[in-house]
Amino acid sequence: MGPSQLPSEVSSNPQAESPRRIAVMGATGSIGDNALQVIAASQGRLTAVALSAHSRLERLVELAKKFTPKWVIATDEVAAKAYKWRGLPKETELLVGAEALEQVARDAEVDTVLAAIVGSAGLGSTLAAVEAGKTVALANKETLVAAGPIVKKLADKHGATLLPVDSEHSAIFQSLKSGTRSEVHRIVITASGGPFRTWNADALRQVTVDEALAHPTWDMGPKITIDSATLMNKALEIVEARWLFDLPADRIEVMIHPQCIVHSMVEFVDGSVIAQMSPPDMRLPIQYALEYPHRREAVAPRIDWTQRMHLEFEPADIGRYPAIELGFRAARKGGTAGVVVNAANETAVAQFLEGELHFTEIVPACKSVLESHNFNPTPTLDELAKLDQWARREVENWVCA
Ligand SMILES: NC(=O)C1=CN([C@@H]2O[C@H](COP(=O)(O)OP(=O)(O)OC[C@H]3O[C@@H](n4cnc5c(N)ncnc54)[C@H](OP(=O)(O)O)[C@@H]3O)[C@@H](O)[C@H]2O)C=CC1
Ligand SMILES: CC(=O)[C@@H](O)[C@H](O)COP(=O)(O)O
Ligand SMILES: [Mn+2]
Repeated sequence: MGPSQLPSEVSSNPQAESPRRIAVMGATGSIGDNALQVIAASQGRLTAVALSAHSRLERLVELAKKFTPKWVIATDEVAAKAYKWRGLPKETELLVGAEALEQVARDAEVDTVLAAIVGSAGLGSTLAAVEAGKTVALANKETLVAAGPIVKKLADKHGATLLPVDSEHSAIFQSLKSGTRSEVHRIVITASGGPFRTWNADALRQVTVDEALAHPTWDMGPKITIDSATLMNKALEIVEARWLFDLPADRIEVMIHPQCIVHSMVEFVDGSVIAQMSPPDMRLPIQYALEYPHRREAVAPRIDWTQRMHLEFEPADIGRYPAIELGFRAARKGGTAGVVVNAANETAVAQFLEGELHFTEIVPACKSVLESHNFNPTPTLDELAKLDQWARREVENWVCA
């Protein structure tokens, strides 16, 4: 856990009264939407200086009218060129293309980059922010899954700060403050179990896209919602935690906790377990990262202690949830395992959403591509990019045995 990356204290903006300038990468998504609510409610402490979108350009213009950022970034060049740009505030400059994300992420007028683009498309701007020594509020877990050791090394080198936004990792980050690093026995990542927690194997084979998109507790974008249903989200989160907190895989546990009130826990050497609890609402971890190290009144709801509450925890059965075993395997192996699992999963999820793959084929496809890849323990970024493309092709050509 390098001090530059997971600090116990981050200095506030040098000019105490000036707002913290946030570049919201992925502003049109679920995290983007929650983050903009947090920014709007921050009483001027936070300001959105950049907003990015890929396909939802009308929504981007609406957001620009509300937040008057210095930049809006439209990453899909074809869509951006075809779009009739009307109504952007005159103070707002339109930038087009994925490179603009990196340009803005590096800009001196940005204090914090909120990495809320989905999938490996979020890697470039996150790396640019890290290389510019910025604070990165990291929702995009795929970045750490694919390139964790490289991102961490660059963060150390350039003095960048990585602050978790993912609810479990935010909970662990907050809980870790109760002890020193050598006092940590293990971390326990909680999992909702997804919409199919109680379904049998026959029923799982018939899962439809709509059923998989109906998460019982969280309202999220489509890709992560499918990941939650397959438990691949937990696999990605195991790898994310492994690199973010620099913990070996055997110090990570997963527990199914359907109520999603305990967002994760840290067990210390003396047996004390410190948990972070709150209703399932991403505005709290987003706010914690954007306002860090301060705690502020939140827009997210609080636990209602006048109501009876029932919290359940059960061990994650690896036989029932093969994705979890895959996550541990990728966390243990490191090297190219993460990029391959991630790219395979992104492709398999896209195929499932297109009706080209069954729900029950997603995890086996990822496993098969992981097992057949040419493992490299110390890849460069270029090698990761090549393997990412290779894994995508493998899934496209994959036929369930
Ligand atoms: N949603 C949640 O509660 C949580 C999400 N996360 C993580 O946060 C990230 C974002 O998730 P979520 O907000 O749910 O996802 P959404 O699908 O809701 O939003 C994704 C965002 O990324 C943009 N985007 C999509 N493709 C590209 C691309 N190729 N290049 C640039 N931008 C692109 C979208 O633009 P557009 O919509 O304009 O096409 C949108 O702004 C994911 O990594 C997820 O795992 C982590 C914890 C919780
Ligand atoms: C809100 C959040 O952080 C998601 O990653 C969430 O954890 C998904 O829920 P499950 O993967 O536990 O179903
Ligand atoms: Mn999560």
